[in-house]
Amino acid sequence: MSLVEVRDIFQSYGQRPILERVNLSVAEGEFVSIVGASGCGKSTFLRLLLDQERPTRGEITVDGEPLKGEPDRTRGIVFQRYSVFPHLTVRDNIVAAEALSRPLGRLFGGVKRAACARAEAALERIGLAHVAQQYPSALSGGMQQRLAIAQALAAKPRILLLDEPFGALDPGTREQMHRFLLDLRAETKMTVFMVTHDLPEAFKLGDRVVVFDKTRWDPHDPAAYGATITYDFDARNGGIPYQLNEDQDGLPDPAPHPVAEAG
Ligand SMILES: Nc1ncnc2c1ncn2[C@@H]1O[C@H](COP(=O)(O)OP(=O)(O)OP(=O)(O)O)[C@@H](O)[C@H]1O
Repeated sequence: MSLVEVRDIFQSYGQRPILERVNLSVAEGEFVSIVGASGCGKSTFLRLLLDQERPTRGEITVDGEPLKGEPDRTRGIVFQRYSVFPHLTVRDNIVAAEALSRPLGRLFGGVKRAACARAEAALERIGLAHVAQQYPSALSGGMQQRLAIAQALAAKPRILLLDEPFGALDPGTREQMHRFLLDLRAETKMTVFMVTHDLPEAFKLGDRVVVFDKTRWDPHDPAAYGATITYDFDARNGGIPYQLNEDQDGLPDPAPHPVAEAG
């Protein structure tokens, strides 16, 4: 059974359609990369999954239950622009994220000491151990983004939403963060949705790569139609469109789509 079901979602702002007829079924533990042209509605889709916005039409369910329109600790998010607590040290930012994921929002005694040790280990893994006692304002933008990612992961959300999380990082740091994310994901089995403009990254990290695009286009009014999911690639199987993997006809699989080859 799938964990997240997106059924016939439409989203418009005023008269302007952004998304139309979006359907997606995601199993627990899957990593879904989301790609598509700038402005096609990828971040909008994440906001709908986060329940920050209600769709104009359609329904999203998690574990068969419709989203409730209120904050839910099972879903964490990292935006392209980092967001950390400026008044807490780097280490306490991570400890606080774990605390906030608990029912009381606080940690005590041995539990807190264990959380501090986990935070130290996480900082070591992402190369921020040497700034553990500093405040975020003393860090570069890339370092703050690394902290924001570590913070979201510390809460061990059941569903992690990432909106271009690695966009601002240099290639070496990006590689390091990829490993950190994949390791943690293997440990926690969390389900991930990640928006990226980087196709190799989408195929490297994702189990699936879904493409948002418009299927209808009015040259006189480019904003007339919304985008939908036009491709669903199995990134673990050479980038073959997902639905084609289920064919039982014994024929060789068709050649991968050029988008997959670029990855
Ligand atoms: N709250 C809002 N009110 C009105 N229009 C909005 C709102 N949020 C997004 N939009 C518009 O919806 C469209 C899709 O925006 P969105 O940020 O989802 O695209 P995107 O695919 O994530 O783009 P990018 O890749 O550039 O980040 C854009 O034209 C944007 O201006």
